[in-house]
Amino acid sequence: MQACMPVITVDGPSGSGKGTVCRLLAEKLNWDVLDSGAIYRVLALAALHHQIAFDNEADLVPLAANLDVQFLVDSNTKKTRIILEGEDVSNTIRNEEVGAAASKIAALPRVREALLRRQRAFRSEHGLIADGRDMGTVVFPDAEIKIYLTASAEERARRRFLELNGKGLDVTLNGLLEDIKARDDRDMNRSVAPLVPAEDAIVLDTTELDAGQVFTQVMALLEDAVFTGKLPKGCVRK
Ligand SMILES: Nc1ncnc2c1ncn2[C@@H]1O[C@H](COP(=O)(O)OP(=O)(O)O)[C@@H](O)[C@H]1O
Ligand SMILES: Nc1ccn([C@H]2C[C@H](O)[C@@H](COP(=O)(O)OP(=O)(O)O)O2)c(=O)n1
Repeated sequence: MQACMPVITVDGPSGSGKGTVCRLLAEKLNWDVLDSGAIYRVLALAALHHQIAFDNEADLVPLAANLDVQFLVDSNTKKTRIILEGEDVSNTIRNEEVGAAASKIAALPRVREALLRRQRAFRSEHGLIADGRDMGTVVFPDAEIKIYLTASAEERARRRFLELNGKGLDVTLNGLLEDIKARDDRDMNRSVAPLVPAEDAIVLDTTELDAGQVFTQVMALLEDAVFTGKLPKGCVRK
């Protein structure tokens, strides 16, 4: 019997709720997750460590190709620790400064190319939920299910504000809104793999939905896909 290696892609702008829904799906289905944004963030941090400018494509390409990073999943908690060059960077990569740097580096075509194989290697027979910007358009164009999450920039900034403020970080709503708009602009208007829904993606506007409602809607889409045969029944482990 042919191995079942299904992929669900979840793309969308910052704060649309990709990471949250991917985590919930992974728990429910017991599938693996590719957090592709974390790879770009780790690369940005490595560039900072090695003092390579974010537009220095010639030096960033070999750094990307040889990036010494490990994603260690705790089998009990399912939490992932991200280790860069031996150092745990799971928290450091999450700040807005690294996010902005990741978005700059991600605009370089040869850097994206250098990271393609690493991302595709996450495909597994457990099933993969791939979170990013170009998962459905470039990395896994043959994915069984493609979802594109979006929400207004104001709502996304509000969510980030609650998250970062809750962690005690000194952020303002206006500052985060500006950051989000700048990142949207860069991610949507770059020449290679811009953030755009795949032609066959299901677009879900989450502005008025809470995380539980988004999860319920996505699960309904998956059940529908099993019903119509798009997703082989045996692929969805409960
Ligand atoms: N539908 C939602 N409604 C309100 N808050 C949400 C929703 N989805 C996610 N969040 C919260 O918004 C923040 C950003 O969500 P996250 O999943 O990290 O987005 P992304 O991965 O798209 O950047 C997190 O604090 C998360 O808990
Ligand atoms: N598949 C991807 C994933 C992320 N990127 C870039 C563009 C994003 O602004 C940065 C950071 O991505 P990340 O998904 O971690 O950001 P958010 O959690 O959505 O704020 O990396 C990308 O170009 N392609």
